[in-house]
Amino acid sequence: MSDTNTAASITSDLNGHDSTPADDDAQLSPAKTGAGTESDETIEAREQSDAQLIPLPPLEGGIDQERAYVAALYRRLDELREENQTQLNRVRSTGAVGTMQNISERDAFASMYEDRLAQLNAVDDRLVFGRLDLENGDARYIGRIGLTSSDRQRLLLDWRAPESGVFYQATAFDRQGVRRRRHLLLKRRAVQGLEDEVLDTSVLEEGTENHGDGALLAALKARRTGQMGDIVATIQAEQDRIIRADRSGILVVQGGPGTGKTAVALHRAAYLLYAHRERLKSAGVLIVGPSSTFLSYIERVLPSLGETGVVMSSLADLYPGIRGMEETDPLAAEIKGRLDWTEIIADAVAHRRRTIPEPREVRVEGVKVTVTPKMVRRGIERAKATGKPYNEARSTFVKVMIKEIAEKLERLLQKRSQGNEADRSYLEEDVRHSRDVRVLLNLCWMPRTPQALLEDLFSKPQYLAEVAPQLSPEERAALQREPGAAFTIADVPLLDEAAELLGDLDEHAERQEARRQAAREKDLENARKAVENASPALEEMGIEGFLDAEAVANLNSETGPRLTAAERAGVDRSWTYGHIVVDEAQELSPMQWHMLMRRCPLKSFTVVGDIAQGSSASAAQSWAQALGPFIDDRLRIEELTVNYRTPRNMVELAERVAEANGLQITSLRTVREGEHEPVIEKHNDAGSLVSAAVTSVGAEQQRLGEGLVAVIAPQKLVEPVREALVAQYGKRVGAGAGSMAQDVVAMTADEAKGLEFDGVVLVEPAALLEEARGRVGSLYVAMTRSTQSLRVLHSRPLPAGFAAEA
Ligand SMILES: Nc1ncnc2c1ncn2[C@@H]1O[C@H](COP(=O)(O)OP(=O)(O)OP(=O)(O)O)[C@@H](O)[C@H]1O
Repeated sequence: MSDTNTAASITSDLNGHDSTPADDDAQLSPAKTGAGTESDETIEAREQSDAQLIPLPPLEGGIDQERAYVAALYRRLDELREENQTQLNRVRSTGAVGTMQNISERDAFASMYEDRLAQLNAVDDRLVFGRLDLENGDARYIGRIGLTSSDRQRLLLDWRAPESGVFYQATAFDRQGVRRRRHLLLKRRAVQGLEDEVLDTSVLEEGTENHGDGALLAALKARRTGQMGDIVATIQAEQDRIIRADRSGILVVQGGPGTGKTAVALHRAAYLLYAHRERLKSAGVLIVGPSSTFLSYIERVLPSLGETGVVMSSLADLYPGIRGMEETDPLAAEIKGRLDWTEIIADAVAHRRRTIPEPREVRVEGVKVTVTPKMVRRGIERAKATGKPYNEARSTFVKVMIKEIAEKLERLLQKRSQGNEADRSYLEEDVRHSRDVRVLLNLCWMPRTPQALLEDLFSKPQYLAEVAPQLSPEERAALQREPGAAFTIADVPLLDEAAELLGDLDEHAERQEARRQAAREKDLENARKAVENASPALEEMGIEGFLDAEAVANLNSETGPRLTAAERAGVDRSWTYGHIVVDEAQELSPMQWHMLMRRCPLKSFTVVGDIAQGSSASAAQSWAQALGPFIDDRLRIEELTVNYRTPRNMVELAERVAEANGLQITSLRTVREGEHEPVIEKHNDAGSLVSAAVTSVGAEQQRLGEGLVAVIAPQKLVEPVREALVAQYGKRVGAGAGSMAQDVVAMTADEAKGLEFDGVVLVEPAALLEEARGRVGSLYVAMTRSTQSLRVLHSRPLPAGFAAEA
């Protein structure tokens, strides 16, 4: 073990780069504490320094030595937190005085300290989890962030640093220079155990035991809390390769249930934010999931990895200001998912622009002027030639028309007054204010919002028939609805398409945009100066790279409230992200993909899903089919094949049912055998299933001790089951997006997508299959949600594949 591995005055470096020590570290050196009476502060400082001088435990070191070392890391973490808090207080106390630039600087610093404090707080739980002993005698500790010593030696490696890769990838066959991999099992800050994997057997002779996969198994057996946790300590080699894969292009991660796709996707987002911080911090990362329940299930993973500021959105929420309701008719959902809508909506927009069939008189200040179809056509052509979206081009049309009508009016007046000149600008004003002219212009080119356009399309059969000849009369009928009906999830991409083609409704949009651009330039210039001025101080504190002009400009935007890139992205439909992660991606319709592609023109995507689990009306049959229309050669597909969630006995049953019902699946390896065999209960009376579900929840909770139990039932039984559960369990029954925080939940198979529970009570599989129009994906999803136990209740005959257990 080299001397440089001494934990002397450690400096945190969240970016994983070498950092310059803070001046304060010097005060902690025993050499500087001096003789004489020691104040409390000095004693504390000396204790900290002593702790930091503990050498790295040797290879054969035991748990006590590891504890001492980990304690030293935590003391440093606390110090850094204090330092940041002090700096933050100091910056805040300067108040909003001085020039714009001073205020910019102050705010930029304050926000940087806040970010950093949030990150230091976030990594407190299990800060360090691994140690690698290398063949060359060096040791590396791996943790949630990087920590370096005052002489710039890295003492704790960020798990995302390139050198940490071997922690996840080294095997006995391919040691990659590793002698031993040690897992430090922490509960919050306390080291509770060690798990060693010895890759170099000569070390075994030195008396160390090989504990294999203990850390992984412990993680997998743990009770579910209703919130997904990170897997940073036990990422498996096949997962690690995906997490660290190149950012460019579309990476598809295909994997059966429980193979860690969601976990991998989120860790990949954290990795990309680390490896491409500058670019991704300003452009942002978008994570798209199937529902708000799912998003609240995964929302803690990235913060626990020290990453905040990604935008999470369900497909229902991707159009700002609208929350799409469920699309209850599968036929309507399927039709609205088709790419045909790019054409239909373009035609619908064009259709709102029309000439007049014959000349038409308009009155301007009592004078009649004839407007001809030719004049209107000319106006339309000139406006179209600007290439601007519909609403924005309309202002050109209006300008051209007013000018032409005013010219005609001028000629008329000249004739009447035998040559007397009229002032053209007054005439144009008169034309603009003429009611007849306004009516005519609106008739020819009506300003339109995306919402109004869609509402017209679905409530006026004639309009839809004219612009959507590619749909059959039955298909068009399936789309009919009352004006004012709520928008659905399947409408969201159509609204987005319409918004793109219609553009901004505001006639002054152009001027506003120009003003916004000018203000942005000014903000950027201020920000550049602020960052330049701040650079020496940042360098000294080892936090370069945390701040870039773009980020500061966003914080100091004069044009609106101070929002981070993520916050601004979340409310701006036209925002383009640096990377997009899509979970449960097999369900997306072509129109939903079309909408997402627009949000990342670079096409840098991580797409995770399982074709076999598809259940939506537009679910893809293959990744090539789903993504083919949007890419050239950029599709990379990786496959995950180990189920970490569900024990072997349940996976076998689920796979048998899936295959017996014609679903093509890749058989998965499992990590655990399963302590509880699946139970199948036959009930003679369908009416007794609701009360049987309540009883089963009790039975499962008893069997498991404690934990999260879900009843997954056909749509029409979910509400009765929930009511009966509430009668029995009261507030313990969860509802809505936060439902997973409770310990009893009831939901449909579709709602259960992506989630997991300690125990599952599955009600009437035959009805679940029917509800999904015979597609077995939903049933397969439902049968693979449990980590411990599965109980199936039925009154109707079971679908094929259950038989062996019946
Ligand atoms: N390397 C790992 N270490 C510890 N736990 C893991 C690991 N990989 C996956 N898991 C756990 O396995 C469970 C399933 O993972 P995840 O939900 O990411 O799978 P999935 O492939 O998205 O599943 P599904 O398609 O069924 O929704 C989670 O509890 C996750 O934390």
